[in-house]
Amino acid sequence: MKHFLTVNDIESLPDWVDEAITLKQNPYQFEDLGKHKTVCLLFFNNSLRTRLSTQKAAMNLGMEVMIMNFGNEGWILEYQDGAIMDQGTSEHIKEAAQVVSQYCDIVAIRAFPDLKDKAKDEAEEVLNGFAKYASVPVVNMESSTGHPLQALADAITLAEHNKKSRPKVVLSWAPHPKALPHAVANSFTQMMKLQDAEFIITHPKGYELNPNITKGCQIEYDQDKALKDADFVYVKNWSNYNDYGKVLNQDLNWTMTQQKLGQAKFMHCLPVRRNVVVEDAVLDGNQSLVINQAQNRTFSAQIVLKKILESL
Ligand SMILES: NCCC[C@H](NC(=O)CCC(=O)O)C(=O)O
Ligand SMILES: NC(=O)OP(=O)(O)O
Repeated sequence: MKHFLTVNDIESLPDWVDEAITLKQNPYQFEDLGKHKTVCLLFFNNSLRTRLSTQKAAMNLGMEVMIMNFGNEGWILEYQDGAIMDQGTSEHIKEAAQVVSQYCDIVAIRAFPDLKDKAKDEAEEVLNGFAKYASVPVVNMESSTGHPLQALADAITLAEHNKKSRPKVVLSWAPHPKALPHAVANSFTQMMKLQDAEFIITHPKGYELNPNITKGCQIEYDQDKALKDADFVYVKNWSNYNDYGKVLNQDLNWTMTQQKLGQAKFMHCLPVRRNVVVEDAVLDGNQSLVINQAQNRTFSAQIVLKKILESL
């Protein structure tokens, strides 16, 4: 595997999930695989789980880890080909990506969208810029449009907690005070399309995700109907996709409550706004899988790094 950029780079979801669950029993089984290999984690945005779980995954494989917070430490990069760099950008992605490649064997990138210009965000200039110009494999640690490491951790969590041959899984939009990316919802949807499950997306009218991603998925605007007899409820806010990046709805009737959840298991990628996205009773109750999801971030990253190391 050259790069891990999207859910489509998961060669076999069931095999990778099985392998991750096995690895979890014995995380140091491949501690020699990463000897004298270095992963460089570049953050253009904040992180708690992705930063620590990817570092932990690399350490479990015996790798060295270098971390840089580009947002406030690195030079401001230029991505445009042929740019006359007489403004605010100090270094072109062409040099930056090649230079980073001199110091590591794998580079992992976190780069959120600006949520102002859809075409620019969908071009994924940071992630794709590194993929184009780096001479080492690139891993997506949440880009403008996708968070495949999260989706793989979610698939592991579903497999560990599912008791049915065809569970009902609902992706339910929730209110949020800030404009948030579509990445988590996109990758979760792409991952669910690879599962044998009844998958339903529920959100207010007008909050449709990218139709290329939800193509073939069932969309139900009535949240109560969507939630009926659900086995797993994945809650996530995203900003408006049609009126791109706008917060047009903060209706707290969409907040997940214990009553609405019923008997279902609750999932969220974290960080989560308590009593806006979901009420305390759900997060503090025993149907919540959010900490299990966070734990599985280590094993999703470990599977991805292992696959890449084996292909070097
Ligand atoms: N990596 C997991 C989620 C990251 C981001 N959430 C956030 O920015 C929440 C920030 C806040 O609640 O202030 C998102 O939705 O894509
Ligand atoms: N779920 C997740 O990616 O969390 P962080 O943004 O804290 O890394």
